[in-house]
Amino acid sequence: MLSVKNLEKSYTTGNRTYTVLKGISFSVAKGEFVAVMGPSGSGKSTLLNCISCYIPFEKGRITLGGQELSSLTPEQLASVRNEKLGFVFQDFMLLDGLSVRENILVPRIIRQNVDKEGERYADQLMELFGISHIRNKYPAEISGGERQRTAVARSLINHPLMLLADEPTGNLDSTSSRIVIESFENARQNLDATIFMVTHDSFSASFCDRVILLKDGNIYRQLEKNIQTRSAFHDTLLNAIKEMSGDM
Ligand SMILES: Nc1ncnc2c1ncn2[C@@H]1O[C@H](COP(=O)(O)OP(=O)(O)OP(=O)(O)O)[C@@H](O)[C@H]1O
Repeated sequence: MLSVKNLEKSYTTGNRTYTVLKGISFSVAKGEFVAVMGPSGSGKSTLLNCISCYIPFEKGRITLGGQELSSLTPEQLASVRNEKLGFVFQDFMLLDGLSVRENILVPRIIRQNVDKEGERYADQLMELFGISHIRNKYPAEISGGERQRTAVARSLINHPLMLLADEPTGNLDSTSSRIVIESFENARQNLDATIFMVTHDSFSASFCDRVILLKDGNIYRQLEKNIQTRSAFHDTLLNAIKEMSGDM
């Protein structure tokens, strides 16, 4: 589904160039739920922005659904972003003047394909994420967790190859965070969704199949949940994060 090989990305500020991603390689399989964690400045957002086709990179290869991103024109990259990726952001990015149901249908409206199938799928997604009862409410009238579940439904409406989530629980309390993360799990189990999430929150990451720990632009470790329970995986993650920060 997603393959990242020897990815390098630098920024130039004034006459100084510094490398933020130093040759990163990993892959994400269809139906996997993967998180990236790491200290502030380790390059998590930069990595997500490269995969999202928002920023160019100098070296390496990103292949999404068999298509290599570095060979695409800016127009082609824009269509990968619109057609193959679904996005969930920390601050929800819902349109205030539209209802929950209308917000979910926005990506369809943009592509001018609001048909019966799209409307049925919006209803199915609202059912799946437990937000059918607020379908006619506006963002100002619903909770943070409900807003984020609306955003998750919106990100899936065009059947993307992959969901990219940037700190999706960053603005939520622990109860709402859990409900949002459970909606990702739900999407994976019921819709075979593939999810790649950047997070600071080890509790949210403990629901994932795999966690990539990034340190100073390199992959420090990749941790697989395998048969561990969620809480045992949470402990494993906390220990690895401690070790990475040099606390052990
Ligand atoms: N557009 C930019 N121009 C120059 N430097 C940048 C730019 N964007 C990010 N950086 C620098 O690159 C490094 C990595 O930033 P990045 O935002 O990817 O880290 P992060 O792991 O997501 O951090 P955080 O957890 O704080 O969001 C940081 O030192 C940051 O200051």
